[in-house]
Amino acid sequence: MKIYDWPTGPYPARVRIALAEKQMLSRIEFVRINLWKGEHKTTDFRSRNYSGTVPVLELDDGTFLAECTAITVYLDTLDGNPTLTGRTPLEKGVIQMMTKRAEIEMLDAISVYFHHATAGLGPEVELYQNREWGLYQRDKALGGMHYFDAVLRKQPFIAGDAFSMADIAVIGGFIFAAIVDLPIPQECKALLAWYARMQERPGVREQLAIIARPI
Ligand SMILES: N[C@@H](CCC(=O)N[C@@H](CS(=O)(=O)O)C(=O)NCC(=O)O)C(=O)O
Repeated sequence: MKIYDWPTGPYPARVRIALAEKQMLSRIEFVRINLWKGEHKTTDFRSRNYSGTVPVLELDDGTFLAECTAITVYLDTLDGNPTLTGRTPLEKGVIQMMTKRAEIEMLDAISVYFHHATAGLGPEVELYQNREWGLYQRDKALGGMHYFDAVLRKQPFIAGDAFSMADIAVIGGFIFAAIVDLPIPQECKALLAWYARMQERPGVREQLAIIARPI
């Protein structure tokens, strides 16, 4: 299997962490797509993912799978032993809900701030920007951080009692927050303590170390 991505990106990190947690990294050939050069917006790349984003998983039969959540569900259930996306109908539902909420309320919001209210990937790539919308989404992300802090005051993980794809999505939010220098509010003590615990997981620690290295 191949994954098209940019190695230090927050969304690619979600899939890379899932692969590390499943001990599947060695099964993947990573193909670098240079976002800063707009390689993800070419017609050729869009033939792999209409949305023009990374990561994209290419199966050995030529099937393309985009969207971090979809890719993670596929990889997690491939071995018949889902450990990240839920075993029971309720677990699956809660993990999907909290993963989507992590995107809406934090990760995607920070991404919009990055692309609309900062230089983003540069003027050759950011062909449309709306600074007001970007700033609005930055404030939304700060609200999301407080929400997840409140969640983690009541339970050890984002979707309940076990580590899941939802935790990985919030880790992606932390990664993007660091990229745009958006600090986690210091009063979000449960969220900050959770992030410290997440970094004790080998798969998470390894991927964060890769992201910290200059490309
Ligand atoms: N909904 C998509 C979002 C993917 C996404 O936005 N990926 C970023 C990569 S990174 O910013 O995390 O490195 C991207 O392609 N951004 C390029 C662009 O938006 O122009 C998913 O879940 O996969």
